[in-house]
Amino acid sequence: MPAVTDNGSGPDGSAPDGDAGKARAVPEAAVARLAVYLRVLTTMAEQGAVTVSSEELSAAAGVNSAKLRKDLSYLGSYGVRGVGYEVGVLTEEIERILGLTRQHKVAVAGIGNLGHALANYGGFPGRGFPVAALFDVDPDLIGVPVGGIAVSHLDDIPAVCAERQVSIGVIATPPGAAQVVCDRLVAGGVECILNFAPVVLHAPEHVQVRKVDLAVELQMLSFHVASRDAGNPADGGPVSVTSAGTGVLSRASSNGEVV
Ligand SMILES: NC(=O)c1ccc[n+]([C@@H]2O[C@H](COP(=O)([O-])OP(=O)(O)OC[C@H]3O[C@@H](n4cnc5c(N)ncnc54)[C@H](O)[C@@H]3O)[C@@H](O)[C@H]2O)c1
Repeated sequence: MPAVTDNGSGPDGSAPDGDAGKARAVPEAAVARLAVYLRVLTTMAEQGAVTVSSEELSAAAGVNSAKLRKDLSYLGSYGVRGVGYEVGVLTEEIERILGLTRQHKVAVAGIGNLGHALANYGGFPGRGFPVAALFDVDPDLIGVPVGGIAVSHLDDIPAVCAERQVSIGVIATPPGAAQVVCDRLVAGGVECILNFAPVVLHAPEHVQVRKVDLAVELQMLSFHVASRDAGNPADGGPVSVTSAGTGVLSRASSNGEVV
């Protein structure tokens, strides 16, 4: 699987150069767009599409077609002139590169407002992320099913996560509780943590931690409204964050196209 670079810039900025099959680093911004293409392709397949042109796919994904072709070149996928891409093949290639050929079981810790919403959201299992465990400390919640899964106690995080082979932990506790929850998730063998609590977490190097902060997204929007009102749009157009709180910046054209 190609490596992912974390700075949004790939090892080369060139057009597809015929090196299909070679391992290439994938910029993180491209990874975020691949996830968008996958969602669009899944919808197209449900509607019976067999092939898709790069123009159709780029329009549906809100990405300019040159950027789309560049992104798909990381897969070694260049399409067929006059035909485009096979929806099924492209879907499989993107799933492979995103590591979605296996399911990633998810645990949510902190079953308050946010945790309830996440646990009840029906869209995760179909995308390869079944919710397998829920945790809280509130005695009124322990044992109560939320979204079909009984809430377990914080103390049971390591045992339950290990037993259910949870690979992703989502932290939706108050900030003061988040580090303890993180430590227990790590003790339970969790490989990735998505942190909604407004606090910096410390985890071993082998554990991927991503922070989601919707307030940062709002501040980004506020910045651009302020820049526009001052008649000083940043460097040719608004900058948008392509995935919540990742810090992956990309430009949006006036029609909202992610470039
Ligand atoms: N990142 C974002 O964009 C964003 C948006 C909304 C909320 N948040 C954050 O998400 C967190 C949850 O917000 P909320 O509105 O759902 O809060 P909430 O108060 O409704 O829920 C918090 C839950 O965590 C539980 N809890 C407390 N200590 C715990 C512990 N040690 N282990 C397990 N569970 C514990 C509580 O019993 C409660 O059920 C907060 O940190 C909040 O700041 C982030």
